[in-house]
This record gives sequence, structure tokens and C-alpha cells, in this order.
Amino acid sequence: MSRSADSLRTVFLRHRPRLLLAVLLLWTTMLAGTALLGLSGGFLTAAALAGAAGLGQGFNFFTPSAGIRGLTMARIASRYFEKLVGHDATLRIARDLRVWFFRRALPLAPARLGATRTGDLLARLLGDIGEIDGLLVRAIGPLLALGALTLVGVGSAALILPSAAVLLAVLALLIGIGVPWLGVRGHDSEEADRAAHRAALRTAAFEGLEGAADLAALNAGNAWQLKVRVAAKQVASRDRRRRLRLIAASTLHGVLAGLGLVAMLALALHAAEQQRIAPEMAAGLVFLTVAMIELWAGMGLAWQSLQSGRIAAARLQGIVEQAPSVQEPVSPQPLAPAATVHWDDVHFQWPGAARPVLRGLQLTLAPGERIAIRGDSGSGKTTLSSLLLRLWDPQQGRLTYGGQDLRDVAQADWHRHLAWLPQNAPVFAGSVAANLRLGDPEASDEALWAVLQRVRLGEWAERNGGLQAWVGENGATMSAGQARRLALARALLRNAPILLVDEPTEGLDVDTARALLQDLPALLEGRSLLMITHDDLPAGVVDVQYRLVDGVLVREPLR
Ligand SMILES: Nc1ncnc2c1ncn2[C@@H]1O[C@H](COP(=O)(O)OP(=O)(O)OP(=O)(O)O)[C@@H](O)[C@H]1O
Repeated sequence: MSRSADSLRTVFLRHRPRLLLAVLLLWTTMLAGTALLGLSGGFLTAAALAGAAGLGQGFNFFTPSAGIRGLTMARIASRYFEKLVGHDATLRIARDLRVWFFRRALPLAPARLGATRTGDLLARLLGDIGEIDGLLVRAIGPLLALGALTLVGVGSAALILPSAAVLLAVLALLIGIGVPWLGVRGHDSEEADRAAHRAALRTAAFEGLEGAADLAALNAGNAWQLKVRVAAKQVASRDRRRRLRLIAASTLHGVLAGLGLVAMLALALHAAEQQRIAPEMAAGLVFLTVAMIELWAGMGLAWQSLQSGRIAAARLQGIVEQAPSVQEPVSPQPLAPAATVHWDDVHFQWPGAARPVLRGLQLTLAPGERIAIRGDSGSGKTTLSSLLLRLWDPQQGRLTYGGQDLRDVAQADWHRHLAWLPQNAPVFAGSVAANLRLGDPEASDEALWAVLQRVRLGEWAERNGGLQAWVGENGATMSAGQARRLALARALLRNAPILLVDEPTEGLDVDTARALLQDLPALLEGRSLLMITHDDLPAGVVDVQYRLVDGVLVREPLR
């Protein structure tokens, strides 16, 4: 799908019929309410006048009261359906917005999304999407319905008394547009600042909870709480400023509304006095003005919601509109099932870095071959694996698979050839089976048991409730070695010809690490292995070992 065809706007446009219906129903509800007030006012005035003049007998009581009953029923029905349709549309938009965000953001992970803090991403996903998904009921619906209703109101007033229509139009401009506009004008940067502080609060809270154990160990919990409190205060002060703006706008609205109503009263009474309009029509005009003023009171909030929605949309676009770190080829080439990977004179420099990490690196990984890459911290081992995962392309040189440049291959196709056990591979809160099926969603229970036996977790799983055994957050109910084995089992289930493992023994004790490394060759079953490690490897784990020094690989003797 092209980017323009998948913009935020299209998420709303996809629900156009429902949106229009919701606006129409809202408009009907407002119209019925306004007409009800105008008709009741006119009717009561006419009844009072007829009574005073002793004309009660001939007074037409039934037509207006039938109209009032009809309008009341119409208002109840349209309000019911307006809520039904409006909330239905809102929930559909809320769903589609999240899907839209994930669909656009996930291809940017991890290369681009990695640059944004998780808490900030979470804030955008929750706070910003929340600002946008309610736009229909909070802003778009009321603004459109009020705009249309104002036209009808002014048109109706024109039929009764043209000068009253002019006054109503002026009030609409002043109260309906001018006052709410004053409330939001020039406050875009304040709104953006408010959104940024809300994100900062979520980020601080999220990161503190994530690192709660470390904070407790370092006795830094109080400092973190202070940071969260400061962030919360900053959000509160911005929320207060926003409320104050709304209150100021409401006050101005009230003053102008009072003046406008007095002006309309004077105008209508004067016209009735001069017998240019009937007295009940004069009352109708005044009540119409009351109803319109009351409805315009919602404009301030609607404008503010529209403004925060716009800013939230820009924040979401800021994430999803980042250029992907690699380009998909226009006509992707097919890949051989198992072939040799070749890093051919690869140069790579991270964006913004002063110096290149890889400088003319050469490496060949043949089918079934096992290679270890060692090197000092920061020498570029993970960078080398990022290029194999094609999260980035080299600025010079190329990576090939069976002679095919990886730039000419669809990324998804290439990823099917890779199984990856990243550094500190996560174990997700859930069952053993759910964790394993991330590797192969179609895997049968038998296949899961087989892979558990192969990584020596079979007994542990049997003792702990089988495939449905619950593993806590980050594998909290498992030892570090078991968690790593579970992640390895997940990678093996992918059944890809190349297994890339990054520091598989990081954080494990010496015996556990050695046992895992010694088990690895047998688990490969013919796959190629590229292992990034700091360890001195036991004999027989790999065929070749290199050290990454100054951006190139130097072969090292095996033990
Ligand atoms: N996403 C990134 N953006 C910018 N620079 C990066 C990024 N990732 C790594 N680098 C830089 O590239 C260099 C190599 O980092 P890399 O992670 O590849 O080293 P490493 O050998 O895997 O280190 P370690 O053994 O500590 O994991 C470092 O100087 C690092 O700061």
C-alpha cells in the first residue's frame, strides 16, 4: 500500500458513511432541541397573550403542542441513534488507528524505532491515539453539526425578521467562531508542549517501573519518585493553563451571549411593537437565540479537542513517517533455499557517527558452517549482525546470498532464511507454548515437545505443568539458563538455514554457559551458525573463529 493511500486521514475517510450519519444525527438532535425551545417559547407567549386578551376559546392549542411532542420524540430518538452511531464509529476508528499505527511503525523496528524511547512510544500509542480517536464525538461532529445548525438558525431568523438574522449571524461569528478561536489561537506550541510533557511523564513512570529492581538495589527509588512527581506537576500546570484558557473563553462567551440576547430581545420587541412580526414570533426569535448561544458554548471545547488532535496526529506521523532504514526492491529476486552468505568489502558507519565501524570487511558463511566472531566491546560485532539481519545496508560493498545482493531481495523473504537469538533474548509473560510458537505459529504440540527435549527443557516442562506452564515476565519463573534455552528453542523452531546468535551465554554462570555451548552444534542439524561472543569457546563448537579488529576480521586459531 502506498504511503499516501495509508495516511491518518484515510483511517477516518474509510468510515465516511458512519461519520456522516453520526454528524447528521447530531445535527438533527441539535435542530430538534433548538426548534423545541423556539416553538415552546413562541407557544407559551402566544398562549399568555391570548389569555390576557380573553381569546382563549379560539386559540389554536393543538398544532403547537403536537409540534412540541413531535420534536421531543424526534430529539429523544435522534439522540439515541446519534450516541449509538457516534460511539460505534469512534470505536471502529480507535481500532483502525491502532492497526494503522502498528502497520506503519512495525517495519521501522528495530532500526528506526530503537531511536525512540519505549515510554515515549507507549505515550504516543496510548495518549496521542486517545486524543485522535475521540475526535468525531469531541470535535468534528459538534463543529460540523453546529456549523450547519447555525446556517439553519440564521435562515429561519431571516424568514421572520431579516435584521434579527443579521444579529444572529454576527453573534455566530463572535461567539461561535471568534471566542473559541481566541481560546486556541497561538497556543499550538503550548499544546505541543503539553503533549510532550504528558509523554515525558509516561516515559518516566514506565522506565521507573521497568527498572524498579535496579532502582531498589541502588536505593535510587526516591530520586526516581521525585522525577515522576516533577513530571506530574509539569503536566498538571499545563492542564491548568489549558483549563484557564477554556474558562476565559467561557467567560467571554457569557458576556457576549448576555449582550447578544439583550440586543435580540430589544430588536424582536421593537419589531413586535411596530407589528412587523407577531409577538409569538418575537418570543420565538429570542428563544432561538438562547438555544443557539447554549449550543455555541460547546465550540470552545470542540476547537481545543481539534487542536490537541492535530498535534497528536503530528506526533504519530513523526514516528511512522520516518524513512525506513532499508529500501524494499521494486522487483524482488527469489532466494535459494540454502546458500553461502558473503560479506563483500563491507563498509558501514552509523548515522551521525564520526567514524565507520566496518571498513572493508570480508566474510563467508557456507551452508552448515559454524563461525564465531569475537572482539572487544564496541568493535562492531552487533553491527555486523545488524547487516546480516538487513536492518541496515552497508554504505559500500554488499552482502550476498548465493551470489544474490540482499538489496534485491524482499526483506520478509530474507528473514525467512534467518533464525535469530538476540543478546538477552526476551521470554514473554505467557505459556511455554505461546513463547515457542512465536518461532512457528503452526507448530504442533509434538514439535514443541521435541524441541524442548532437544534444548534439554523437556523434564523441566513436564515438572512444571507442560506446554501450558506459565513463565513470568522476562522468564521470572525460570533460571537464566532455562530462559536462554527456551529462547534458543524458539529460534530453532523457525527452521531457517542460518542461525544468528548474539552473546548466547551472556549472564549465565560458567557451567551453564559451557553446557549450552556444547549442546549447540548438535542442535543445528545442518544449519549455518554465526555466533557473536566474548567467550573462549570449548573445542568443537565452531569451525572457524575470527576477531573483529579495526573494522575487519582477523582469523584466530581455535582452542
Ligand atoms: N544504533 C546505533 N546507532 C549509532 N551508533 C551505534 C548503534 N549501535 C552501535 N553503535 C556504535 O557502533 C559501534 C559498534 O557497536 P556494536 O554494538 O556493533 O559493538 P559490539 O562489538 O557488538 O559491542 P559489545 O560487545 O559491547 O556488544 C559502537 O561505537 C557503538 O557506539
